[in-house]
Amino acid sequence: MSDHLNERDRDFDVTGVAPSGPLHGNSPEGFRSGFVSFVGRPNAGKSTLTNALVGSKVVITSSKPQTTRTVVRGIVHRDDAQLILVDTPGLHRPRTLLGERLNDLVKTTWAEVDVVAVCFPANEKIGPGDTFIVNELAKVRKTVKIAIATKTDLATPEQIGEHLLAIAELGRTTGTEWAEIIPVSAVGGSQVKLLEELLVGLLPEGPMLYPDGELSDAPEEAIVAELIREASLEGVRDELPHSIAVVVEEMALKEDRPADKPLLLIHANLYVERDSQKGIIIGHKGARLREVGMAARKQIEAILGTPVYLDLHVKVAKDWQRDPRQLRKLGF
Ligand SMILES: Nc1nc2c(ncn2[C@@H]2O[C@H](COP(=O)(O)OP(=O)(O)OP(=O)(O)O)[C@@H](O)[C@H]2O)c(=O)[nH]1
Repeated sequence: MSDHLNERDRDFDVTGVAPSGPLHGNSPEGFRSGFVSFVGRPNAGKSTLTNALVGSKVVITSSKPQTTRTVVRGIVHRDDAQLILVDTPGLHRPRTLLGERLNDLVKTTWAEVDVVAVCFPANEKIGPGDTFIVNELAKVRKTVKIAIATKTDLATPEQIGEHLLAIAELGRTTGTEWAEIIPVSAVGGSQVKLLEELLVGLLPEGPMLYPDGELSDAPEEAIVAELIREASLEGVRDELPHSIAVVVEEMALKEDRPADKPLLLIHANLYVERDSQKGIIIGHKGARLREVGMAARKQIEAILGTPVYLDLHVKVAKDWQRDPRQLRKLGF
């Protein structure tokens, strides 16, 4: 028996999901990879800068790559490096114990990334909000910190000069060692490339952590299956950590489509072990499965660069984890 839902809503913008854990190990000698987080007060220009860096190279954005606390916003793929831009939770002035705990969490997350880049908009004076963030960041000793003067197109050269001095001074008063202080305009495109070079230079040597745009090493079906699995586990990871397997039954371009309007048809089965798990995956009147389908589709589209029609079926394969025959069938 199978339930299935065709997911038709195509009205949203594209992002993608990061497969969990390293996927691609064959990286050239001297390859660098690591995580960079942009922080700063609201409106500092973090998102715009992320987009400017990632540009058309957006391959993956998602939730839960290495830790459950960071969200991948985009990845810059280069021949010599992979720069993974992550969001870390925002820091707040603590008013309660919970607030303090949250801030501790933020600091733990900052300690897990390789570089924290603080954004200070050049058209605004450095204020108490900035000072608070930098003071807290200073306590995270081992993470490399850089300062970015953002939105330089909105400031005069004199203002930018003063701004850079103020950032350096803030570093001194808070005991923060800026590895770099760099002025950038994400909108004007000025110095974005230089920022990329500086960031790559600050990353440790390491393997490629996510598949590159060409998906050269892993069959596309496997990646598609992994993306669907990730989406289906979103929010129910504790209930169904390993009970889901995904098999892509069919993946083909729809025939009779104009060359400039391709559509990739994907039929996939989602296997769970028990009826109760099926209910969790499908949700009330299929609502959850629809969300899973939409999330997975967006991610697949972002990776493969083609509009996708995703058809998902949920099936029960009793105790598939313990049955070698089932396991083989499911590709394990
Ligand atoms: N002129 C100019 N405007 C910019 C630049 N970068 C960002 N902006 C604008 O500043 C505003 C805030 O930018 P965001 O990138 O959303 O800022 P953010 O730090 O991600 O904001 P939050 O999500 O609120 O934390 C937007 O209206 C952007 O268009 C820049 O380099 N030049």
